[in-house]
Amino acid sequence: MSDTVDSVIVAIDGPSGTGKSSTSKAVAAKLGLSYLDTGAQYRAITWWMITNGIDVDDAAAVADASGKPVIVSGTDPSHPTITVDGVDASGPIRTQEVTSKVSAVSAVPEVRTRITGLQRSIAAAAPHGIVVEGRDIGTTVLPDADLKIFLTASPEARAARRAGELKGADVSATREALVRRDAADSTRKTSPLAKADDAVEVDTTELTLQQVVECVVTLVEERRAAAQ
Ligand SMILES: Nc1ncnc2c1ncn2[C@@H]1O[C@H](COP(=O)(O)OP(=O)(O)OP(=O)(O)O)[C@@H](O)[C@H]1O
Ligand SMILES: Nc1ccn([C@H]2C[C@H](O)[C@@H](COP(=O)(O)O)O2)c(=O)n1
Repeated sequence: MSDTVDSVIVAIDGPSGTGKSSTSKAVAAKLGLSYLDTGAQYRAITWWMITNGIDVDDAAAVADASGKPVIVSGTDPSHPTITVDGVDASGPIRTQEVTSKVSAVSAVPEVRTRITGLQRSIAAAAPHGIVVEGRDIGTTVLPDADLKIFLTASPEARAARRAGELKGADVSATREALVRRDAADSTRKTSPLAKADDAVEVDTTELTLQQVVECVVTLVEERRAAAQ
């Protein structure tokens, strides 16, 4: 367990639409922990590249600019925030343009080094522990996390969930887009989307969000009890 009594670090990874954000926020709120959405940070740096006219397919240009934006993440699970150079970026980072370009930007090693450092310092500063969600948290960012979870779900279930959010979106086009993004995220050279060897895999296809949250909370409580 982390050095403070009862402090706990939880890493939640998995492909798009498996329920990482919803689960992580709810688990953090229930347990009084901080919460960090690392995908939002990669989206934020992607948005900055786009708004500053950087060609996201030019890895050298992205690498050169990667140290410039100031990205600040708020870690209250009931009100997570993200700013870039002091500007609220929570809306702009969810556009289709950012979603379609974030895999290219997040594959650049200099971007990952910068964002990984930010993530580690946020986790180290969390007063009661933190739930950190992403793609490489258990494998690379926080390899000593007290609990690692790898969420999965069928592409069909994930597409239906996403299409439900984006009212009127075509489910098969949504499925294709998320499978394409997972493939890019899983095959990049630097810290790809992967399950850590010691992660607990939870298939959420047939589970409600509440069931997934209960499952993770129980796992955290078991780890805490075992550490006492
Ligand atoms: N177990 C579940 N059953 C049904 N719907 C769910 C479940 N978990 C999450 N959802 C819904 O699926 C959608 C995607 O969930 P969420 O944003 O948490 O996934 P994610 O893994 O963080 O996705 P991404 O990596 O793309 O950010 C949301 O609308 C959420 O409410
Ligand atoms: N730890 C992480 C988190 C996210 N990314 C990249 C890859 C994703 O496609 C993108 C957006 O994430 P989302 O908001 O969909 O969770 O960010 C990553 O490389 N590593």
